Amino acid sequence: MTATDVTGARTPEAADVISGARERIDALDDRIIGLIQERMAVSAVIQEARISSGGRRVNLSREMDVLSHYRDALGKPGTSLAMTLLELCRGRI
Ligand SMILES: O=C(O)C(=O)C[C@]1(C(=O)O)C=C[C@@H](O)C=C1
Repeated sequence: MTATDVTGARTPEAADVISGARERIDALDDRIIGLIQERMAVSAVIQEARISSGGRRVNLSREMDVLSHYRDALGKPGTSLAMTLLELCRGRI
């Protein structure tokens, strides 16, 4: 397969732009995944402290703040993204 086939571009110049930008996206995705894993670990520390003190795993008022934070920054899809992050961090409820 040629570079143009793989990228969907119709010229070699456009294929070069797309290949370079895809490398940057892959590097960004690796960083995002690392940050999500770091968020999961910090969230686990909070949940363990709360549960071992006799509290509940989930704190809904804090979750509302997290959802608003993402919605304010990213619009409606931000809410879905925050819900997915919360599911990764505290499991399904
Ligand atoms: O901030 C907390 O109290 C947490 O437990 C962290 C966190 C989160 O991952 O953001 C996870 C579970 C809670 O329901 C609320 C928020």
